[in-house]
Amino acid sequence: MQVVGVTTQQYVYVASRERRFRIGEILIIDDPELRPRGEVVETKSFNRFLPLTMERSPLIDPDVWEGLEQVGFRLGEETIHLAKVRILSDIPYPVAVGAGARLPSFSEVSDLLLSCEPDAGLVLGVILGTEELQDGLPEELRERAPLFVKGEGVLPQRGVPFVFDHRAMQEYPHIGIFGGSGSGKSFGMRVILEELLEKRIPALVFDPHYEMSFTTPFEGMSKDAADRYILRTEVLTVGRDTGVNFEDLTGNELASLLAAAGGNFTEGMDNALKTIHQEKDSLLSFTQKLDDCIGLVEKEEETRERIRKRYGEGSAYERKIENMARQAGHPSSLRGIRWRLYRLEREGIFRQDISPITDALQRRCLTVIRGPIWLLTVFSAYLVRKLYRMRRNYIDALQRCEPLGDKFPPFFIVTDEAHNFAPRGIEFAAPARGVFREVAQEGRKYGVFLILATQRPALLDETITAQLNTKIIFRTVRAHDIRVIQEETDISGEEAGRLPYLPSGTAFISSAIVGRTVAVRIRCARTQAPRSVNPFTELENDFGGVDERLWSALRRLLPLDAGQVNLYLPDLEEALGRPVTFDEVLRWLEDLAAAGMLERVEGPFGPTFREPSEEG
Ligand SMILES: Nc1ncnc2c1ncn2[C@@H]1O[C@H](COP(=O)(O)OP(=O)(O)OP(=O)(O)O)[C@@H](O)[C@H]1O
Repeated sequence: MQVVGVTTQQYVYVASRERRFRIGEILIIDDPELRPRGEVVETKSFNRFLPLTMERSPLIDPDVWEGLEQVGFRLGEETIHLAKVRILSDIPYPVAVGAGARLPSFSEVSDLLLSCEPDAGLVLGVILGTEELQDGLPEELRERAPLFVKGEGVLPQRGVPFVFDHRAMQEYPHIGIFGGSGSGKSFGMRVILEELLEKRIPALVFDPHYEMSFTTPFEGMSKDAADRYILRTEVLTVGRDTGVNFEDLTGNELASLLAAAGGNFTEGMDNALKTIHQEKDSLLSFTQKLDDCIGLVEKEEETRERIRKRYGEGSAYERKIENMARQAGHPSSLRGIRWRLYRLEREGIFRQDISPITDALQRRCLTVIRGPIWLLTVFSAYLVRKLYRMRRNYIDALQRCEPLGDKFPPFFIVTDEAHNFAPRGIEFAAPARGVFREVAQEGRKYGVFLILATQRPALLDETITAQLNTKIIFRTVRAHDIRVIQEETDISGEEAGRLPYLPSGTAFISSAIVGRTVAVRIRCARTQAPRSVNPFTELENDFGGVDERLWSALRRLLPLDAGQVNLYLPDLEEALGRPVTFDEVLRWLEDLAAAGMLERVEGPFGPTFREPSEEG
């Protein structure tokens, strides 16, 4: 291997007759004075049949062609492998052309490849281009990151593990995970969460896809990890296991919850809400005031009578409601508040409180919060504000040597679909954006860190994106997203050009902690979502044919007039052991007729379904 062409302090070209280069591998340039290390960022191979007309083509810099000839390569007569190498150290002047280049031993480059020992950090995968260093690896770096290849299964680690020094997040906080659909984002997120589970770092994980559970071992992996994680994970559903304590809400918090419940939350509604809501209101007392205000405007007599029955003639309550109704403005604003409140109430959000979450975080658990995305974005605004305040109060008291309240641990906040929680652009109502921004800007002081994944970095709030000191970038196809990634990271033009073609599970990690962008194959997860069955296999297994019980129950009733289905509902319910509706039965009959299992005969009172006739 030899340096050819014109060299600069930043780049050299290295050519070889025998060796194909790999992107990402590190070479040592044997310039006797400088001996810099460099990383292969681009590779090309030319075979000896290359037509001479191609020789001066724009494929490659003309200086490099001349350089090749000068050091004895015979263009068009032999195979030449060429690598563009980025110099990784500051050198006072360019390296000498003609200098040799060689592969390093692991100890010569370990400082470039490892930011900390595997036990001290998060082992996320294998650094691409380090496969040939495998043999020189010390024992503690082996078998840390098995890889998964579709069709081949779990394979042993090949290369140097990528270890993320999470302790350095105190200085360089927050992680962004970007990548298009199927690029390996969720898989990568799972690997990070498993590492947090190993270290028992408390984390709050919003799980809109209901996929973050860690109790099912990945096929081909030992079940030890899944067994370990059971006691370290708490999975809670908003509205069932956790929710908002209404009495705790400030007027502003309630306003942002209602705003997020849907529709356009107007200024009029905000005013009306703040007129009616009082500190320590319960859901009951608040709804009663709201209904009475609406009643006074729309059905005055009836409402007054109701209030008097409750509180007597000329009560203070009646006067209060009169005042409120006057100040609250148009009743449509009050109605707007009411339907939003009902929507949230129907989801059960006010039925529970956040104590299961605070308890789990105190126990250093990975705390997964499930729910539909709209509800999670509403709930997260309230929850993150609360938890962040608890942590901040604790740390502030500690620093000011004041009496300590409840101890509250540092923690991570993790979510997929982050652009829904904190969208870019103020035209989108986003109750959680404010508090996510606050954590992005100041969380590091209190040990609160974000891990935000999104398919659309271009749609994520730019203040937050700018604070993500580590970005893990999977395959990305949209030009707009690539542009944002380029603006927000130090990935080179060559790397950006490769983004649309990255295989699933391979990512560029651009991190202030590592100091340079590294291509990493994310390791195989130890666990998987419990039901990640291929949907087509599922279709065959679970939806293969007609339900046998249904078929035999229906058969007994043939021929069946569509108009008489109601008569047979009790028989069908008994046979199936569950309630069935008229429409459902009609749909089955139509489906069975379409599948050729029944014959559909049109009659004056609608169709009749019967066994297919012999001749049919
Ligand atoms: N590190 C990896 N090693 C091997 N295979 C991987 C890896 N990451 C992802 N894959 C493969 O790619 C598939 C898609 O990955 P994943 O579900 O993480 O995509 P995604 O980016 O989260 O997509 P979406 O946003 O649509 O959910 C996985 O089911 C797996 O087969």
